[in-house]
Amino acid sequence: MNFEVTPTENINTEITLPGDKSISHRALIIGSLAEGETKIHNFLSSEDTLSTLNILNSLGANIKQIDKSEIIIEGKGKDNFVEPSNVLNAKNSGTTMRLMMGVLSAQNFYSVITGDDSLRERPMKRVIDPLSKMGGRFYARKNGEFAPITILGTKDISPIVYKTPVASAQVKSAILLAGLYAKGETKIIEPAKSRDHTERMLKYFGADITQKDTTVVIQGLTNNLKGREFFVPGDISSASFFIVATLITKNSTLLIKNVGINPTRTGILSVLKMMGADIKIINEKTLNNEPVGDLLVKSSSLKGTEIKGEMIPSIIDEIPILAIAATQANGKTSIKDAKELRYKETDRIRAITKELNKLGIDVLEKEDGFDIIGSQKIRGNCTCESYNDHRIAMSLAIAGLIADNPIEINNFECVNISFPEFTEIYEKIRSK
Ligand SMILES: O=C(O)C1=C[C@@H](OP(=O)(O)O)[C@@H](O)[C@H](O)C1
Ligand SMILES: C=C(OP(=O)(O)O)C(=O)O
Repeated sequence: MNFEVTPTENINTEITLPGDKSISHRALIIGSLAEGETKIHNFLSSEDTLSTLNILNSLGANIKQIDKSEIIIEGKGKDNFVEPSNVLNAKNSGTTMRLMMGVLSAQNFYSVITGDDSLRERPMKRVIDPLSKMGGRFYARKNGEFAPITILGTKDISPIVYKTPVASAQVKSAILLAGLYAKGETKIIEPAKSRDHTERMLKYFGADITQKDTTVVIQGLTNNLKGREFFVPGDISSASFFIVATLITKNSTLLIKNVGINPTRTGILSVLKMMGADIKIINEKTLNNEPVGDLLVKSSSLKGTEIKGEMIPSIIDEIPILAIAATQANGKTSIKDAKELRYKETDRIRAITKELNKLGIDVLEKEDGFDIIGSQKIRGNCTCESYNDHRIAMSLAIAGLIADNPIEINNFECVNISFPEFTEIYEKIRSK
């Protein structure tokens, strides 16, 4: 489906967003590993999270979707999964594949997991390496790198001490989930801190887990986690599209309610504030061990900045939309140390460079990022490629709000991967 976007005057409204994608995946997995009932409220029902739900049900979990955002899991405990009778399909979801590999490595059975054309080209050795050290056995394409992956799990998973070569929450979470089954203490040390939703949720469900700076330690469990009631905060990655839309349109004010503001995810707010953005967090509270707040955003005049090093993991999914903000900032914005962007649903460095160039913006591609010269006009009057990547598609739709001419974006249905309500909310903010 092609999506045509036309410019808008200003934004003045209030929105609430569907649940956070990372947290929704984890609530399904950890709720299925627990014993007893888990109720999930404000669950994100999107293609990625439904891949996790379907895989868990193929392993014998009892997950029921009551309506779009309400889930009930009759948890049977971590030792009651059954061998799946078919290949498991994570489709487009890296989180599903990598986290489930952690769980599957600790089961006494055979499983095969695959994904769509994009996921079958994304690196998996980073998960296979530590899980193999723990005793799981894996066979994967191209010398053990790519899915489909065959997993010969074991009940004799060993604890490890592991320094991850990249700051990846998916790698860390896979090891933690396997570590739940190990006899003894598993320790993970990251080069920079990645999102810590797995740690927070495991603790909330009763695991013995501690974190300090970039180190996490989990004790293998002899008993089971206990089912809980869980409210998923609104997704800050989804919020960031509308935050940037508000900042770059004139005379705009937007209130976004109940957004997850976990410090490992608020890099986007810190960077935008560094660029001069008027963003306030109000009504802060903690819900099921995750911080939540409302965001009040106003039109702002932005200035260019440099983003690199330890900042990158906390902003990794927001770099495409940050690039749109950078086109309107005064001065140059440079993104460095972000080579990981090349291993997402598409090569996001290449996609941003090519599509912004097409819109008339000067972007210089680098191996690990890009430079954008600010204060540029977005020309429009072209068809942009989404690369079937939801974050590229939605970022281009926000660019279209301030373009001189309409923009078409192809295969726009890929937004269903993380944000099926995007188009509805996009129309709502324009129409007030
Ligand atoms: O753990 C998660 O939920 C995620 C971790 C990040 O990936 P990496 O672990 O590859 O950095 C992020 O890009 C992805 O959208 C979701
Ligand atoms: C990279 C992403 O997700 P995943 O790795 O789960 O496919 C994303 O949502 O931007």
